[in-house]
Amino acid sequence: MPRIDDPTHDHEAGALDGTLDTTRIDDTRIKAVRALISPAVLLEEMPVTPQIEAVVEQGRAAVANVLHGRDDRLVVVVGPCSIHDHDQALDYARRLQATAAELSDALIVVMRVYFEKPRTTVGWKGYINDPRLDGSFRINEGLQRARQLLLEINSLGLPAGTEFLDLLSPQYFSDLIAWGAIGARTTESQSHRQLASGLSCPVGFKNGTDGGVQVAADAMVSAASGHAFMGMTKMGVAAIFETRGNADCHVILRGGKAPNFDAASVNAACAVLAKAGQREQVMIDCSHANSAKQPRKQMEVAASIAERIASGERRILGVMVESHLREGRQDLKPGQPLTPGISITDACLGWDDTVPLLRGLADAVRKRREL
Ligand SMILES: O=C[C@H](O)[C@H](O)COP(=O)(O)O
Ligand SMILES: C=C(OP(=O)(O)O)C(=O)O
Repeated sequence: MPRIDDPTHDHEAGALDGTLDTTRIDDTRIKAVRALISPAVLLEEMPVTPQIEAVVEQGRAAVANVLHGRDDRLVVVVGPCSIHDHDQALDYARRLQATAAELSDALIVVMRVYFEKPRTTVGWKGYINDPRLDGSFRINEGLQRARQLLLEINSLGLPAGTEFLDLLSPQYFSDLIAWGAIGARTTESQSHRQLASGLSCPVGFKNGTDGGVQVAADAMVSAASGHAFMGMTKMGVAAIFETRGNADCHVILRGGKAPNFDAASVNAACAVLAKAGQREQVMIDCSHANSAKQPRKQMEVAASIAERIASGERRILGVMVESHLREGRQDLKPGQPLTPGISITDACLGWDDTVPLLRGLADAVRKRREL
């Protein structure tokens, strides 16, 4: 680490060099340290209202009721692969809220409001990390924008779901989340299992990127238990957290080397869960390796799931769909305008195809009731 008075040192705008180590042996690869807003400040500026509190609580309870066999509806987590624009996300949320209300006898609809993207190598890491999409990494602004959007989506009466990737960021918005996911790349991570053990919402663990379900079953066992670990309080202070354990967890089948949405894969996953002493139930992600990232294939996956549900299948507790205002994806290129309503991460199904997909799932649940 160059000393701070070293004329060759790269002084980033806003960098608080005084917080860096001044010896030569620590922080040798830290380029800058910038101030981070505390969760308490954000929560004071952007508080939850009693109406929003009720939406979050009811959303969490509805999903938990499905997990524990007290509700026969299907949980559907649907929405963009990632959020990159406030107004487009809200436009989507308004449409989804209307469809969710129409199908509420059969579906518990949770909007995918994903702010943090785990990348295979590198790439845009999401709306919190880089809200201006230009490499300026205004994380304080990203946290503020994320919280604002969640407040507005919940205000519509629509519960929100997200992937918990960063270990500190939940303090800024997890109060507004009705359902959470731990992604395929982090399901095996002890830190993420510990986090899930203390989250207030139900949590789905994706199978590993190789298709392995055992890691997700192990994650459920771990998250159900209490843990002690290091974290940050709402005041932004280092602390030791002791959790109670989360009994509202489940596995999400997202495919791996091959798809795993078919009946045989559900049987195999349930066998792994039973052996681990867990409830035999799964959510199925119609996207990712179950659709080979081809957005329209999600319709085939959902149709196959609907057929099985209509015939009496009860182990499929939920479905995930990646959907945006318009179909497909686009590359984020510096200086180039984006087309509104199209994903900048994975390709999504368009809204017009999403509505019949949701109606098909709702019909399947109704048919199952008639059996
Ligand atoms: O859902 C999103 C992606 O599949 C995941 O973040 C990996 O993305 P990448 O392979 O484009 O980096
Ligand atoms: C990153 C995601 O999924 P997975 O962890 O299954 O790749 C996602 O759902 O956005």
